[in-house]
Amino acid sequence: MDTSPPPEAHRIPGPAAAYYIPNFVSIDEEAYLLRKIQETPHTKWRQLANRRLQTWGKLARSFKFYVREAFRRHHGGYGNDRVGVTLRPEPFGSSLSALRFLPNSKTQVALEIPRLLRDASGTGQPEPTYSATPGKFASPSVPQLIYPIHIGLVRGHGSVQALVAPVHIRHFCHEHFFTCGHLLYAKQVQLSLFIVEWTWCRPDLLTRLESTGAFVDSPHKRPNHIILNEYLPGQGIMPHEDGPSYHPVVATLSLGSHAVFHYYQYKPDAHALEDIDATEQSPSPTAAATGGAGRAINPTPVLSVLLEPRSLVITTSALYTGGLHGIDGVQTDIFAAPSLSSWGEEGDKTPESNGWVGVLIANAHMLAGEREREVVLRGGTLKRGARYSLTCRDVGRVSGLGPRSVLGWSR
Ligand SMILES: O=C(O)CCC(=O)C(=O)O
Ligand SMILES: [Fe+2]
Repeated sequence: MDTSPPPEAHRIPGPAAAYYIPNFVSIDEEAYLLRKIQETPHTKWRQLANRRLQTWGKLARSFKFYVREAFRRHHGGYGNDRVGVTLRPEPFGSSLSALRFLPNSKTQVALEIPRLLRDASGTGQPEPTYSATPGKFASPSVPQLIYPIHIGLVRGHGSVQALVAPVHIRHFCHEHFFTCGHLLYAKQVQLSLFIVEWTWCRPDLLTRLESTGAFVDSPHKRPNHIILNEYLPGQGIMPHEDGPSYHPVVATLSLGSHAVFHYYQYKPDAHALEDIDATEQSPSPTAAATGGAGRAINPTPVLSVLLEPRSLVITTSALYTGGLHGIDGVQTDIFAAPSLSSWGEEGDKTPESNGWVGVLIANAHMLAGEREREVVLRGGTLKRGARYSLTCRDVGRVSGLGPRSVLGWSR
């Protein structure tokens, strides 16, 4: 895809590179995404003290789980084999064709799977050699989107262990496959990518995110990891860092309601206690996990942006790696008048020194909503509703694992 860095028109005036794109998804698309989120089974959510979340992508564990899910759904149970699922070929073959994430009946891989499974069923037939031909998987008739099936097969003890994972078609070419005894696997472990299908179906958010250019320097050129957070009115997320394992670009899509997103810096005195208690955190994004524990945080944000519903904010570089971010847990956001942004002008840039008390919204002039603009520029309040955010990242290294890790062997 021909991408260049996000256009300057979207750049938020401030101390470091951040971009704001209002109406990144349409009202209809937002309604669709919210409906899909509401339909998510309760068990997929992880409840934290002040919000709940789901994580999609990256983890090999995810697709192992998915196989189990698929099998359980269709056959009422699954084996307890810690390697993954030990399945009989036939039932698994039939459950595969019923999997919701098959893109459509035209995909050749979907047609191919039962045959592979049948051949591998251990019925005394000659050992099959598995290979993939270039045309088979890189068919020009298949859209260059995410191609969601990969099958790895291991034969042993008269059964087939199989795993299914969504992969990106660009990594799904014949040169990434090779045979190794009884084992077929992909050299590229991008196949551990596991992002629920509705983020790349309608709308195709991943391709749209790629086309912003924000991920042009990231390892996979597009996000492969998404955290879905739900915040009810009054809920927020304490200032935190997201951790070192991500490429330092984060794109956050807001749905359902607005939020005021603050970026913070540590105080220069690195040994003082934290001013802000950052204990309520999700497992991955914690100050403690990233070496930030014990450092004092300057409670005055270096940058605050209003995230309208349907908007995308892209955070890069120093804002991301050197600082923290958070959202206050309030029912209503209060904007003092006037809250004109002074970023980008010469002179003192702190709100206090301008005799102004309140939140300085750096993207005031970029807001699309009339009401939001009015309130931010003239003062007023915005009541929070339920907000859903998709925090999209490219996690650097998901490749380089051997077949044992591909198949979830972790003895
Ligand atoms: O909900 C948001 O916009 C922020 C979420 C976040 O910072 C995180 O999940 O690490
Ligand atoms: Fe975060």
